[in-house]
Amino acid sequence: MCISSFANYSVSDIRAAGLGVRGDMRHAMQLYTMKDRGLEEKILRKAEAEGCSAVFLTADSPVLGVRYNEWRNDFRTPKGLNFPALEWDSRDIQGRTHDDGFMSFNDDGHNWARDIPWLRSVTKMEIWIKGVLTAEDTLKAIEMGCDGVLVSNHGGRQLDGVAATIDALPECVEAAAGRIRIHVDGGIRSGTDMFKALALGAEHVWVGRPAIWGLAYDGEKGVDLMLDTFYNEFKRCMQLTGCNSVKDITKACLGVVRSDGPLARL
Ligand SMILES: Cc1cc2nc3c(=O)[nH]c(=O)nc-3n(C[C@H](O)[C@H](O)[C@H](O)COP(=O)(O)O)c2cc1C
Repeated sequence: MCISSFANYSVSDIRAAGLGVRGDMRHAMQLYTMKDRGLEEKILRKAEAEGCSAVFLTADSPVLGVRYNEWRNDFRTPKGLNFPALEWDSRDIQGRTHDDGFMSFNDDGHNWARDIPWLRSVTKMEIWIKGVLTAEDTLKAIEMGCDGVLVSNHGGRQLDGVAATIDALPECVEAAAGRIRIHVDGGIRSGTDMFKALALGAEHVWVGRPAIWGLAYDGEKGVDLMLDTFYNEFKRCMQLTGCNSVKDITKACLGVVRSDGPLARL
């Protein structure tokens, strides 16, 4: 599980809840490049001390996207909720728009050559780049000595019109050539979507909104239902494509689009 800097619970509460479900659960800490390096370092040190194994540096958000829906509705996180990692209480959150709040702490001058060595100097956690969509950035992450990249477009919430992650994934996998780990998120809505992402070379698939929808539907039970649904769909997809293990899931399981028309295999 990846813990957002905007999480409403502390890293220690989230770690404790996760470990209560599965003793070997691993957590990553999502991080923005912040103006206040002292606070950024504090977040990192806390995450490491709590046993998080990786930091996911979000690289696709020097600013927030143009979010007309949030602006029109004057979206604010509901009263009573805090952002403990950022050290904001409900009053701080209510007192300004989400956009203004974001701009108040986020450094819009992202610079891998400055930020990644700095991260290395303050943490022993793995360093992953979240928000990669191209071969060039995958190569840059290798050059900078990162441990992995998360092919992500922030759930399509940043720049309208960017590639779908399932389309960007193959060029990132090809550029990586096994030299860096590749995960993917964005638009994964079923076990069959998971299967396709693995077939295209992702080592691991993450989901964002499906967990929130499960939570809205029936709390913890709703999230369990979402996970069981994805698991069953994934398993059936493996069975129906003749895969006995996850290692058998390769590009050969997918359809091939030819110039004379698509050939559906899945
Ligand atoms: C309500 C919401 C809040 C999010 N907050 C963050 C965040 O604070 N940091 C971040 O890196 N990504 C954030 N994301 C993006 C997710 O981490 C993830 O990349 C995305 O949701 C994956 O797409 P999916 O929801 O289609 O599965 C957020 C997404 C949503 C829907």
